Amino acid sequence: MTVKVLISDQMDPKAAAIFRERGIEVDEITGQTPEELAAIIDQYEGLAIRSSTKVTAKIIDAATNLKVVGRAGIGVDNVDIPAATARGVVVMNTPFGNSITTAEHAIALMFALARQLPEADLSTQAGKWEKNRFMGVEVTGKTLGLIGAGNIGSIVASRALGLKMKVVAFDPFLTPERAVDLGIEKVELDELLKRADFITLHTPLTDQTRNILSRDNIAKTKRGVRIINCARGGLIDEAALKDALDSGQVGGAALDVFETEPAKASPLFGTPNFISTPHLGASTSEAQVNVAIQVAEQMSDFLLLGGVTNAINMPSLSAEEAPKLRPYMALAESLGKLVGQVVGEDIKAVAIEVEGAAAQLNPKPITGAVLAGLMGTYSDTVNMVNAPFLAKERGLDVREVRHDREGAYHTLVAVEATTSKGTRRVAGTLFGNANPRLVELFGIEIEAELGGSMLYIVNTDTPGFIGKLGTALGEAGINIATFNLGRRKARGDAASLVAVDGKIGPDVVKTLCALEGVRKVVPLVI
Ligand SMILES: NC(=O)c1ccc[n+]([C@@H]2O[C@H](COP(=O)([O-])OP(=O)(O)OC[C@H]3O[C@@H](n4cnc5c(N)ncnc54)[C@H](O)[C@@H]3O)[C@@H](O)[C@H]2O)c1
Ligand SMILES: O=C(O)[C@H](O)COP(=O)(O)O
Repeated sequence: MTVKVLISDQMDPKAAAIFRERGIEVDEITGQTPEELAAIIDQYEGLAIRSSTKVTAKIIDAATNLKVVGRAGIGVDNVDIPAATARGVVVMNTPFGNSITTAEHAIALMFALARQLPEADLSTQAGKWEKNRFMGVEVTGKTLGLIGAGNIGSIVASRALGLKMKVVAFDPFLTPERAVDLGIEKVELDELLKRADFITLHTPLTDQTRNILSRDNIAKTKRGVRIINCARGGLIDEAALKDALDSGQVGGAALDVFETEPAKASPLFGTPNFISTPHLGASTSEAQVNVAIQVAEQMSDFLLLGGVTNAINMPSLSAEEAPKLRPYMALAESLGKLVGQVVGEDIKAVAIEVEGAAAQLNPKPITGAVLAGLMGTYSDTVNMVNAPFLAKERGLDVREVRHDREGAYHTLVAVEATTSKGTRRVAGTLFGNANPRLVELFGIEIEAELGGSMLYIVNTDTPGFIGKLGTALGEAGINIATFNLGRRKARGDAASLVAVDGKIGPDVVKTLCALEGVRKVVPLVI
């Protein structure tokens, strides 16, 4: 039977050519409304997109034959990943194909701001020849503040250093060693805001990065700073940016991305020293050829051979290993997420230990799954394939330890993270060789399922604590799904892992922190 793929966004013709060469039928239909797409999507096994098509839960629901969504580009925030995962649809991207191009766009916008190129062009073509109106600034010797020093940020840094700029970077996951390798200075955000003449953003949009250039943070910048955003809308408070441009606090701003796209209207439009482009960061022929070829090859491999590359929601696996390793990888990824979210940014080394039956398996997918869970705390573009590379690039010391002995459990996967303060360890097993269970939580024995919205609470073991906790959650309208408790000794340290329905907001965390004996509350999404 013929396999069918739909290309629903503008894509280099090489993508369709590759699908056809490999015997896959292709339709190219761009610019559809969600309703139009929903009406035809059930015909296709593959959907190839860029950022315009919104692959919502509704589209996934209608896509009864869909096996893979391929994103010819980096960001997958236009795909409902949980909905795709729940339906068993693999989502893959091309994490490096357009990085250079996007970094070059950021540099282009920096120069456009420094020399007011768009306004000077308009004025000149209007016959005004306003030679004295457009006084620019040199970039040589100026300080560039990078917010996010991943793939694109580090390419921007290398170009800026070539322009003889000084580069300072705020990125919680940038190690001092990596910063030295890049030739840049790692700083805290406030320091960057104080020192930068130009600020450029290169982070994904996450709960931590949303509004990272908030009104308060914009107020902390050097007067006259110039700001560039080629990452994601939502990283900057656009209303605050407009006010700061009007007051002169910000001397210029160039946005390629907007909170709402397509951005057909914005209070920023028409503001002097404001430049915009319509999400063109990845739009060069070179990048588009790269991502089109890569996405078509990856999707064809998956649809025809079952090979998985650059999947966001599935580990890379060969067909033979897959059934045995799948539950281990679910366990390993959950342990990685737990460590990443509880231990946080200061992790220098991670050891992945396998014991008993787990020691007989290929350790790479297990390590990959731990790292994907861990690194996923900091970036939304991490997957099984790129997580080990990202970890290495950031200088994270990753160790695999294999114990052939069988301990208290017939099979065990443990993750030990080393920070500047010491080591923290979690471990889990499989019940019935299939169902992941947490059995050790930072030195405390426990037995818990991991998944969904959870709360990690550390407190001093006192009578009546569980009742107070339940009441506080109940009063906040939070329904408890499961409750697991462990303690070191009576009246000593205790830890709870509570699975709840719905998301935990900062107000609930504050209320729980105020309960007697509570020392730590971390909301988790596992
Ligand atoms: N404008 C465009 O057309 C275009 C093109 C390509 C990529 N992008 C976007 O650019 C962004 C960066 O892409 P990338 O490939 O460099 O991603 P990446 O994952 O390689 O790098 C992201 C970096 O952000 C850092 N980070 C995470 N949380 C942070 C925080 N709270 N504060 C500071 N830094 C934080 C991470 O540690 C990581 O180093 C993505 O959002 C991507 O979708 C836009
Ligand atoms: O994340 C990306 O790769 C960019 O935002 C590019 O988006 P585009 O493919 O729609 O240009």
